[in-house]
Amino acid sequence: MWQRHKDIWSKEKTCDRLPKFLIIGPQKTGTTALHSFLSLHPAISSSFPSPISYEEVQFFSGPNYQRGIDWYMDFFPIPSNVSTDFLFEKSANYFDSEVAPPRATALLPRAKIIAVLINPADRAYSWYQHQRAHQDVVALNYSFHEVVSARRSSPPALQALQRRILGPGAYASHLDRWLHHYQPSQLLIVDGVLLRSNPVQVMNGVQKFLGVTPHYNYTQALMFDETKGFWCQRLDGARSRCLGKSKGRKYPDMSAETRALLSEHYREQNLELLRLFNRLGQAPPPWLREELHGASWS
Ligand SMILES: Nc1ncnc2c1ncn2[C@@H]1O[C@H](COP(=O)(O)OS(=O)(=O)O)[C@@H](OP(=O)(O)O)[C@H]1O
Repeated sequence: MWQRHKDIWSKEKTCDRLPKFLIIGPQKTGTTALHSFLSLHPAISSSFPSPISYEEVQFFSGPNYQRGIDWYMDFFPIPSNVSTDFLFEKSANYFDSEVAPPRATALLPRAKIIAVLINPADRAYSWYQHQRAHQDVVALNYSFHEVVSARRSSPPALQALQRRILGPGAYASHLDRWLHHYQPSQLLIVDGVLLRSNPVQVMNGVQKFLGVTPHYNYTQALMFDETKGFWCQRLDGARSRCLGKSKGRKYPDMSAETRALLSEHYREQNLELLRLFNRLGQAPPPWLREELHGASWS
């Protein structure tokens, strides 16, 4: 912990209400599904939902940081057993934040960090659809292709939206920043595509990474909901509880032309990401290998 934190830390204060792990994002990769599946685990408890920022605490990444550690700890329940209970929070904008990694490691040096990645082109498209659903005027006025192909001569608002859409997809750069502050063994990169198609397999891997006991049987806890088209929590009988309408939206496929443009845009970053998986000794997700099919990356 930073000396500055230690100096203002009272003797009666407890660290028990601090998270053991963080889901850092990025946005639109499946972080809410991961959050909700983890919350089913008997030994894992999430932060309380924040009423001001789509339920996320967003402490390390922005102005909430100035509210202090007590404000942050109040978001967490008092664990029933400090050594076995796992508190966590997910704030999907930690991923691409410059300030979140140094701040997080200062307070939570032993925390585990989970990032969820899908193809950055799909992430960008999902985020664009999200902005449209939230009545973002620029996203409503321009097609996805127009946004991602905007140039320096384009209206500033369009360029600003383009930066917000494309920026988080520079996965390798953002992960490098986290790895500057956390050991590789503290970081788990979840394949968001696998999380969507086979959440049981992913949740088994996540439990192993966290070292949480007892092992929770997600085969029984989850079921595929044909109407929703996604995996959901299994309730009594054949009923299920799925994520809300804003998760798993229906929208047209991305055009081949836009996908090609984004493939080119993210090529260097994706190559770096492949090297990063190599360095970490982790298998890259199939979508990354397909994206870079034929590329020389060693
Ligand atoms: N089980 C399940 N149920 C619903 N949705 C699922 C699930 N697994 C993965 N996904 C994908 O999650 C995408 C939303 O990602 P996030 O939760 O990270 O979005 S957010 O940043 O918190 O808004 C969401 O993106 P869209 O399909 O674009 O809506 C889903 O594709």
